[in-house]
Amino acid sequence: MISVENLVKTFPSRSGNVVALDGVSLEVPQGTVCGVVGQSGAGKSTLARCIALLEKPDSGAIRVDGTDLVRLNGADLRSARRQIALVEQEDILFEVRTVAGNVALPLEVARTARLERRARVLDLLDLVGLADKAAAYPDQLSRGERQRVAIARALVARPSVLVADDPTSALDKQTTAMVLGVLDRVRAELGVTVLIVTHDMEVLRRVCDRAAVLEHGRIIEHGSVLDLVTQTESRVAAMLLPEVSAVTEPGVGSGEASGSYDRVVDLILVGFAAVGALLPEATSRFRVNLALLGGGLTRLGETPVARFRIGLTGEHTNVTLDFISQHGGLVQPISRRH
Ligand SMILES: Nc1ncnc2c1ncn2[C@@H]1O[C@H](COP(=O)(O)OP(=O)(O)OP(=O)(O)O)[C@@H](O)[C@H]1O
Repeated sequence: MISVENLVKTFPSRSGNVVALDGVSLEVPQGTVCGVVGQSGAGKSTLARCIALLEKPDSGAIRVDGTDLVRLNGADLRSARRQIALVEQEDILFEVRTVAGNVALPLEVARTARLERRARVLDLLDLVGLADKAAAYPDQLSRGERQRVAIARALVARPSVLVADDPTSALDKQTTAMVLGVLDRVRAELGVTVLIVTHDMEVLRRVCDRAAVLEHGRIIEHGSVLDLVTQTESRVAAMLLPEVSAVTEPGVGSGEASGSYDRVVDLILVGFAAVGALLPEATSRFRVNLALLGGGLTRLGETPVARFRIGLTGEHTNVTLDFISQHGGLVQPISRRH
């Protein structure tokens, strides 16, 4: 578990101090993945570097499994550093060492016995899908493979926290998917707590249980991704849910919100039951006609999530919408015909 409390970090500059983190508090429970998003300059990398103990905050606490790392010095600090691994955008591999040699490096530094070292390196290479590349050299690898070697190296000393600063920024879509697959396995198989700084919404969608939005050094939104997407005005919802106005079903809903329907609403549905069955059940139960005007489906982790704009006609449109709300759908009114 990572718990960040009221973290402040300023950098001196010619025009005065730059406040990179302005009282950041954040919790990432054990074994979960938290995505940190926000505009350029919001403070994301500074937060990642503070948690990875590469920057010392001016004030505040960073607790990992209960210990405040900000207060540590000397041997305690060195030992705490081994608990926290960092993967950056472009990781530097030692070109003269093989893939296995690169992954083994932290264990050599820690003087781990040769047999144990070998077993752990092979385990990690297996986890990142590169067991067959153990004897290859970094210049024989693709960018995505290099990034996976960096992840294996970061994890080989069994840290409890992995901090990844924009790990997919230099990668194409297919390679990103492979790296995300690896991060998913890291969470599932090693139980490591992961904090990922990212600009890529696919990272939030595919692997993050939680999200935090930073703006001008402050957290403006923070929580479980599935909770945030059902909150009105949520930035995370705006980033992750399908656009309602951009996608329209051909042949239906030509009069969108213009009076052709008794009610036009946006609906957010989370989970297999809601996405698959709630609308047909509600419309047949109350005998209303439903037209799909826009929106679509996405997947957050394993959970299907939909945002639809629908037009309803019939005598019982209000009761239908109440029924949908009571069964977990979030109803956001757009217009009402009167
Ligand atoms: N070492 C430093 N010295 C001076 N100012 C810094 C330093 N590191 C970061 N900053 C400043 O702190 C603020 C936050 O920077 P940071 O890199 O954390 O933002 P970010 O959200 O990661 O941005 P990006 O998405 O562009 O990487 C910015 O104003 C930046 O210029």
